[in-house]
Amino acid sequence: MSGDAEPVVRLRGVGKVYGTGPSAVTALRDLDHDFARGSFTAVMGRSGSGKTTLLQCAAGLTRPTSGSVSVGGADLSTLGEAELSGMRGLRIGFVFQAFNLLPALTARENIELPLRLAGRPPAPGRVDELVDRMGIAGHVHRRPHELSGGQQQRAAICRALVAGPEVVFADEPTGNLDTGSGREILAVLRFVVDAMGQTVIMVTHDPAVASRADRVLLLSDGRLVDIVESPTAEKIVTGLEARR
Ligand SMILES: Nc1ncnc2c1ncn2[C@@H]1O[C@H](COP(=O)(O)OP(=O)(O)OP(=O)(O)O)[C@@H](O)[C@H]1O
Repeated sequence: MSGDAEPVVRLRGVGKVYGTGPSAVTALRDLDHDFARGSFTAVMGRSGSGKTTLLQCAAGLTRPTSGSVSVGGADLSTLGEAELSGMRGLRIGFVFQAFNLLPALTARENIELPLRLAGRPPAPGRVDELVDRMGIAGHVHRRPHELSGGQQQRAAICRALVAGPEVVFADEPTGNLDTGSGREILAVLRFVVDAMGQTVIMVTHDPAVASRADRVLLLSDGRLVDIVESPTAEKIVTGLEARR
């Protein structure tokens, strides 16, 4: 990883306040960070520390109140709603705790959906190669309810990757899985970074899950208070406890 390469996601002075007046809540305060291409970052912090807000601002789902966010060199504040929505469809991939696959579609149709919605039919072989690499090639003709949680999440990861995005955001991707399936999904995300060169930014509550990332950002009260490099669960717990 080269230190001076252009970051995939750049946050500068990002602040977010929900509401106005006495009921206003400051969720993020003056946050700066560069997410390097091909890196795997976990975001941790106690409940209410701003993790989801950070993810949503970085992914263009919510506009920050102050500061700037750029993804793949594009300053999101300069984009209109339609451009932002197009960017989220193709240049940003999402993986959710609850998988969020459409129940009426097969796994393959779910995976192809972002491209079809954008009017870009999937390149021949692209989906086959992806589902093969993600280990669900034999299951893609099934609907989500006919798949295990781990298989559904693999399909969701394929859907996030199908358009070749700049970055994949994952919000508690193992939160609905048992420990074994969760471990497998983390191995898949590591593969996505190490073998496919993708960038993954993941929110989690679990130090064991976060320890699979290259680094962990610790948030407290909307501030980025520490970065744990080459994390172990122990180092993360120590960092979190130091901030209580
Ligand atoms: N839409 C909203 N309107 C008002 N306040 C909000 C909104 N979304 C979040 N907040 C507040 O902003 C702060 C940060 O919330 P956020 O969801 O980003 O934290 P989090 O670290 O992801 O929490 P958790 O771990 O519980 O999911 C909290 O005080 C929360 O109550």
